[in-house]
Amino acid sequence: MLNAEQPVLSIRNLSMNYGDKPVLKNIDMEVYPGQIIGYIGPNGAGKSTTVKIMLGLVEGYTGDISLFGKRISDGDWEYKRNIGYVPEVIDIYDNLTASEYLTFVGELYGLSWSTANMKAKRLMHILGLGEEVYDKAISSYSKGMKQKVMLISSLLHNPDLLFLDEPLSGLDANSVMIVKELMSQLAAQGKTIFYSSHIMDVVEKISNRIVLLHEGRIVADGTFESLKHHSQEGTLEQIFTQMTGFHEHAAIAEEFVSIVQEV
Ligand SMILES: Nc1ncnc2c1ncn2[C@@H]1O[C@H](COP(=O)(O)OP(=O)(O)OP(=O)(O)O)[C@@H](O)[C@H]1O
Repeated sequence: MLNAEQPVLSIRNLSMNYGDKPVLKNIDMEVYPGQIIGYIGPNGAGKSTTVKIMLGLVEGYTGDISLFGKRISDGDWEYKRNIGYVPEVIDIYDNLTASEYLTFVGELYGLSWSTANMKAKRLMHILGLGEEVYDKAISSYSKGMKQKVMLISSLLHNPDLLFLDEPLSGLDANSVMIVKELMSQLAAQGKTIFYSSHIMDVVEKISNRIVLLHEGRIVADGTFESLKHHSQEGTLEQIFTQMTGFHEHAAIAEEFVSIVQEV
């Protein structure tokens, strides 16, 4: 178990440009064990970029990032063994079966083939994907089934820090309930979950801390209750709209419909 007083993740003065375009502007954040961070913001705000930088998938940033107390720029990738990641866009070797894919990922993380296979099979079964599916090519899976495989692959090695980018996309209502509960139980055991989602009512319910990114800057950071207090708005959706200064939804929809009707 990690020390609850040491940040699992520390971001200082993080900035990132793509070409001339600034995407992240002086982000600061410390995240502690057991926190469920709902990392939200409008499309293009820079959420995925932040996550990819922390995973070492995007370079060229300025600032300091430490995971488990070690600066990631030091080039020691050992910290990745203790991380799980579900990307926003499912990027999976779908000519493999779930059995082949999950045992491959498990072995990459240092599990033996038989342990990975046993865990994967049981986790698949629990999420409603039985043995007949386990040995079928992932290309034949529905979107939600692929999402479940991704979730399992991110957790097989029992990581302390999980990055989930829109983890509920494609899942049915029952599966969403399971994943919400799963996240709460993992956090209760000291795991840290950093996740992005556009489903505001879920973020509102399960995050114990919400970080709102707008145009590359953090514009709100706190519990849902504290954000509500500061903004005097009711739901997270309303707080989001208020803090990102967006009021034109009706006018935009009206213009869109009128263009659609021009024939
Ligand atoms: N590889 C890239 N090259 C150039 N620009 C990029 C690249 N990746 C992202 N961007 C730009 O950086 C900005 C932030 O993108 P990012 O994917 O981080 O946003 P996001 O907050 O995750 O958005 P969404 O909610 O739509 O997933 C966008 O303007 C995007 O066009």
